[in-house]
Amino acid sequence: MSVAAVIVDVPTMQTNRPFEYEIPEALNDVVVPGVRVEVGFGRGKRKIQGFVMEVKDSSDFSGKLKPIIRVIDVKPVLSKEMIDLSYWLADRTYSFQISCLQTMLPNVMRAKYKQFIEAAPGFEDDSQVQALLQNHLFVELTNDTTDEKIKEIAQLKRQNKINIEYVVENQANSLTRQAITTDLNVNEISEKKSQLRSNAKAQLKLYDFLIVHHDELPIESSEIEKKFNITRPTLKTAEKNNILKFIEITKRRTPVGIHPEQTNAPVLTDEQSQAVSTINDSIDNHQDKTFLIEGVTGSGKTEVYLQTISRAIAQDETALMLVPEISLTPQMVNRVIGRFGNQVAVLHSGLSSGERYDEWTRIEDGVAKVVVGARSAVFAPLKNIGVIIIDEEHEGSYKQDDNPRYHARDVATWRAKFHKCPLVLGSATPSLESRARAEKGVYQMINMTKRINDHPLPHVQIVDMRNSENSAVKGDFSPLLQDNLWRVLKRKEQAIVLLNRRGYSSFIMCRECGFVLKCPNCDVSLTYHKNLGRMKCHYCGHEEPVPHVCPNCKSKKIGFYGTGTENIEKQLNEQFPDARVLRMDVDTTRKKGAHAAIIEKFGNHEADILLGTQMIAKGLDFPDVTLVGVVNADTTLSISDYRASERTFQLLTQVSGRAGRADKEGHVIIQTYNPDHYAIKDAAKQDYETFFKQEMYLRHQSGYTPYYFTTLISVSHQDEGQALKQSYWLKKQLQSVLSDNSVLLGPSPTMISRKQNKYFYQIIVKYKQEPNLHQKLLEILSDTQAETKKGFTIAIDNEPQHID
Ligand SMILES: Nc1ncnc2c1ncn2[C@@H]1O[C@H](COP(=O)(O)OP(=O)(O)OP(=O)(O)O)[C@@H](O)[C@H]1O
Ligand SMILES: [Zn+2]
Ligand SMILES: [Zn+2]
Repeated sequence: MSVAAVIVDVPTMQTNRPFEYEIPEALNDVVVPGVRVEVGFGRGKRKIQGFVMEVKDSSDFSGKLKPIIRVIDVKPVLSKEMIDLSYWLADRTYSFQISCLQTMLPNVMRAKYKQFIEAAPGFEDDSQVQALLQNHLFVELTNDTTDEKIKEIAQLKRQNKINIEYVVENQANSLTRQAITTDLNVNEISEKKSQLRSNAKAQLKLYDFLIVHHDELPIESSEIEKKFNITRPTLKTAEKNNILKFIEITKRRTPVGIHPEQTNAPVLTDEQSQAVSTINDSIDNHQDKTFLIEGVTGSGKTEVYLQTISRAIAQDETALMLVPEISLTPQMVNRVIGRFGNQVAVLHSGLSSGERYDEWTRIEDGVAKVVVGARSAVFAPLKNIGVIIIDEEHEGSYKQDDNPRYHARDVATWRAKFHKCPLVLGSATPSLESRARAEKGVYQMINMTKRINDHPLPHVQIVDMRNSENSAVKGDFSPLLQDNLWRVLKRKEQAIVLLNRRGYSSFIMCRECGFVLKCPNCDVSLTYHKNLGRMKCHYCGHEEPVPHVCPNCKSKKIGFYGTGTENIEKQLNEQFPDARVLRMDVDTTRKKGAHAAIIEKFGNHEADILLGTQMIAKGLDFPDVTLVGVVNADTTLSISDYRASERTFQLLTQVSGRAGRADKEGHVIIQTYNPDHYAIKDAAKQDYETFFKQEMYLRHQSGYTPYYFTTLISVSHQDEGQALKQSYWLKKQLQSVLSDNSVLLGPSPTMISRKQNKYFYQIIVKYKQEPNLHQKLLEILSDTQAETKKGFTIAIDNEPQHID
């Protein structure tokens, strides 16, 4: 008897292990690791889904095993690699195994969907396939499909004679579209055309269209109408005259809006070719090394990525490239597609679940060899990976905020080891963790110190907003920034204006002296808690009243700080009435494709000034941008997080790097109330190394990453007293295993301590080496998730990206 070990879809601690089921004889070859099955669970008749993790010959269990009720997939949806990875992931992130398995699959497989079987191209006339489909284009796989039939389907799938389409139920009808085609060849159409009357303009146009596009038929009717301006009646007339016919076609849903031109590899600069050859050596020798490319803005890192991807493809391997957020980096996606065309699959949150599924299948079937995508693309079902790349590796968005709280960099490291391939991390402003690892030799450093064609780095000026000349102006632009905007407009060049929104309005600053209220214990800024009307520290829980005079200079100009993008847009319109301004923030980018549209417009010179939040800071490459203005550099500096300086440095360096990337010189103006802060001064010099040394020193002093590991544990309950009580219980539990070298902070209420009617408290553990901590946390998780303690949720976050 064969036995399947199944992880069932019940996310609780008690079910967080494989359960054994008997595999019915008829399903012997079909139930393999990686397929999903339906099984009975518990007493009663409850049926649930589960993943087969392992198939064994016998069971250690002495009782009678329940049989598998039904197999959901006729082909594994997860590979052996993914199953292995899920064990590691669950352990690393303190998550349920089932959550990890599900995270690896496209959404559509979690929603309510239907499965259709169709003939694979070229197998339409195969006798077995015909027997299965019985003259239908599709057959649906349902609950009633017999085990025998499933076995047959699984076999055909293994032979690649059929394809399986997952269709979300309400999208099922989008699977077929109407198209036109013709039985005539080009000569016959020309012949018919010569018989037309010369005033049959529309028909003449249509015949010409059919001749020119003959190779591309069938073409969707809607496309013909939209793109070529040929109307439906025109098509109908031609149908009556037997020139063309309408048919139904199945349509692969390709992501819209991406039609880049084909590009060829340029001649590399010395630094680029050095980098490429170092990495390619590792690809050739199948080494799982991690490289950190520290390359100044505009040094041509992208080209390095592209050429290493080329190498992997040339060796018949695949490549995985992660970018922070696809919608923000349309230029990057275009460059990859421009080089590798159809071999590229793009995975991002903007895709409909059907589109996402299509891309996923193209990868799974081996048609797509290069995957570009945001965080979750790190689970792309690529086989035989030759290189993995993480661009802008310092970005916080690589860490998932919800369970499983994984960092794409860690998953990528795991996969690189599995595939024995190099992992390339790139940034102009590496995260401190990564740069520190390079220091220790864990990562191999690759430096790119020059911009392409020796273009100089931009000239940066810091404007001290405390200065009377600047504080006297009515709006938010200093005289220097105003003058420079005028100059850019006169020269018909372009400017980028950044309004730093992060942390905006939650902290208090003195407009006279730049003073920011900080925690006496933790050296992070205090945050305003609206419901309490008090200032609070997120780390240790210290609180104090909101000050009305500046403790530093006694000025009354202390208060909440911040202006909105809309307000700045208004000021720009008033002061520069002839300038065309594009605004990019959460409000203007709600619609799908809005980011790309704004960026394209700016690239086409349909605007002079691009005003925006953090969104505009990274990756953009426009040759005519000669000025970058930062309205308020201080807001990130004041977020109550030990990464505040790092984030500020990164943001300012990245946004400055948008200026002067081509032949025209770049100029940057940074307005700040903290002109002497090292993060701002170093960013102005685009000097990562100096910043790194200073910041490392401070992290060492205060005991933070990368000198210490950090684990954040949050507890929530509907009753505040219960939440607090539980946090103290948790603290005691942790104290019992921690050595004196570790630090325990909290419990303290989180920023919005009451979300969805629950109270949240958090505890932070900072440690260097705690061999018993991991096990203890697993125990705590198991205890708190037990039935008796219902109502509590506890979340454990390894190396949190931000603490709020
Ligand atoms: N070898 C080359 N020859 C000519 N132009 C190049 C070469 N390599 C890159 N470029 C061009 O130089 C510009 C900057 O390159 P790229 O955008 O790759 O820089 P980057 O290092 O990724 O910068 P950032 O970190 O600021 O995004 C691009 O317009 C790119 O097309
Ligand atoms: Zn504190
Ligand atoms: Zn002051």
